[in-house]
Amino acid sequence: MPIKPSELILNPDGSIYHLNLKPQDIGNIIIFVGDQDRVSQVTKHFDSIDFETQKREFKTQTGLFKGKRITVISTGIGTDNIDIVLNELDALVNIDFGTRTVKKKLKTLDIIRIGTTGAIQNDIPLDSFLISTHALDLVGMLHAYHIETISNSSLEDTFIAHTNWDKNRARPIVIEGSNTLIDKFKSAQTYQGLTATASGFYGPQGRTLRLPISNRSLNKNMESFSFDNTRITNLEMETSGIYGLAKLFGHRAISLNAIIANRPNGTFSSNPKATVEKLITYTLERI
Ligand SMILES: O=P(O)(O)O[C@H]1O[C@H](CO)[C@@H](O)[C@H]1O
Ligand SMILES: O=c1cc[nH]c(=O)[nH]1
Repeated sequence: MPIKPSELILNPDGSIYHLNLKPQDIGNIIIFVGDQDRVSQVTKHFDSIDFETQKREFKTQTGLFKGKRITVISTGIGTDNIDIVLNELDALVNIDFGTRTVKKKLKTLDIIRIGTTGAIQNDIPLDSFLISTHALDLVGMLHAYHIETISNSSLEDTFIAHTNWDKNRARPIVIEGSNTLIDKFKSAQTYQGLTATASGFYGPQGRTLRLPISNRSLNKNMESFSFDNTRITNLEMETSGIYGLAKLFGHRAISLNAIIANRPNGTFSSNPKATVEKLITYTLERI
């Protein structure tokens, strides 16, 4: 049965609804950045750029870097955007837009996030790099899908008990990144750990400007949590969506993060852009 026009939405030029992309516009290696200005910060290192487009916060450039065709896409902020980007990217490679049916031979993409994040451990310094071995979803978007095969219930149950997790909030989900990609990108320069993905930047990450938050001990309890020698290292807003949907679709994903805030120390990088620039170079050198 063809997928209905209300579900697989194509623009008049045949591109997919939000990303404005056609199947030929993307490579097999996809770099995600949050900020649309970060797209050209990555592609300025490319040997050539053969395609670019933008719709809303989703800016895309595709080009050649050392003989590899790589696509860089800005995802904007949050896992709700990741739901759009991952579903549309997968459709671009695994659904035939002519017949509106799923292809027999499925393609696997390599998805690499280059993002910014706040450390929740006081020994992880500002301007360092961190690879997420796992993501801890505190958002809930992934509950729309069948997550049973990708979640880690014993780790999740231990986290729920340790943090006295509010039953009115979505059940946390822990998802692994791609070990192949983690082995490729890790080095003595990178910290590793469990990345908590929050549903917002302020209250959901324990920040208080004027509004009091409902659980003031959550960050402290996350800081002291450990399971099988794995600790929660940092907070950001996309990695769990990427790890969860990539695993469900059969793609490989890794999240590399520049530490621009240290929450227990109360500090923020004096030059986040320079740190992101270094992380971009680090990533491209290993791609
Ligand atoms: O710098 P990016 O990749 O956007 O990542 C982080 O920065 C944003 C918040 O300032 C959130 O998207 C968070 O995940
Ligand atoms: O503290 C931080 C820093 C960057 N991005 C986040 O989501 N949180």
